[in-house]
Amino acid sequence: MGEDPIREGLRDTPARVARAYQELFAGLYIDPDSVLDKTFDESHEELVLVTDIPMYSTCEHHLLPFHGVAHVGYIPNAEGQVTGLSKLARLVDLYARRPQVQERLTSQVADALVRKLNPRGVIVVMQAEHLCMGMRGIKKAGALTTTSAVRGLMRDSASTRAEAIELIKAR
Ligand SMILES: Nc1nc2c(ncn2[C@@H]2O[C@H](COP(=O)(O)OP(=O)(O)OP(=O)(O)O)[C@@H](O)[C@H]2O)c(=O)[nH]1
Ligand SMILES: [Zn+2]
Repeated sequence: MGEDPIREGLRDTPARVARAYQELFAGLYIDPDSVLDKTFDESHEELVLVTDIPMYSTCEHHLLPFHGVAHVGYIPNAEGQVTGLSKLARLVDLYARRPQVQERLTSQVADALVRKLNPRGVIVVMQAEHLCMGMRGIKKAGALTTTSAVRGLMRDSASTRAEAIELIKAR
C-alpha cells in the first residue's frame, strides 16, 4: 500500500484486525448445531417462519462483508418438535461467522435444521449485498443476490413451498 505501518493510527491495527477476525470467524470454533440442542414438543405441525433476520457474513474470496437478511422456516415433525425462535437467528449467525459463500451458508442453515429437528420441511431464503461486487471489482453497489435451500416437503410439495414464499414476500 505504501503506508507507514508504525504511524500512530496503524500501529495497533494488526492486533485490532486479529481481534475483529476472531469475532467475525468465531463460528469456526463453535458447533453451530449445538444451538438446536434444546427442543420442545409444542404439538405444532404447521409452518414456523422467522423473516428478516439480519445477516452479516464475510466472503471467503475477498474477506469483504456480504450482508442482508435471512428468512428461515420449517414444518415440525408429527411430534410437533420445535425450537426456540431465537435459535433460528443464532444458527444463521454462527454459520455466517465463517469465511463463506452465500450458497453454502444458505444450505448449511437448512441442513442443520434437518439434522437436529427432523422436520417435515425446511425453507431458507437469503438476500444479500456483496461488498466485493459493490466497492471494488465490477462496482455494482446495491445488486442483491438471493439464494434458497428447500428440504423435505418444501421441496416435494409445490403448494407448501408457494405458501411459504408468499408469506416471505408479504412480510
Ligand atoms: N457464487 C458466489 N460467488 C461469490 C460469492 N461471494 C463472492 N463471489 C464471487 O467470487 C468470484 C471470485 O472470482 P475471481 O475471479 O477468483 O476473483 P476476482 O478476480 O477478484 O473477481 P471479480 O470480483 O470479478 O473482480 C467473484 O465473481 C465474486 O463475485 C458468493 O457468496 N457466491
Ligand atoms: Zn467477495
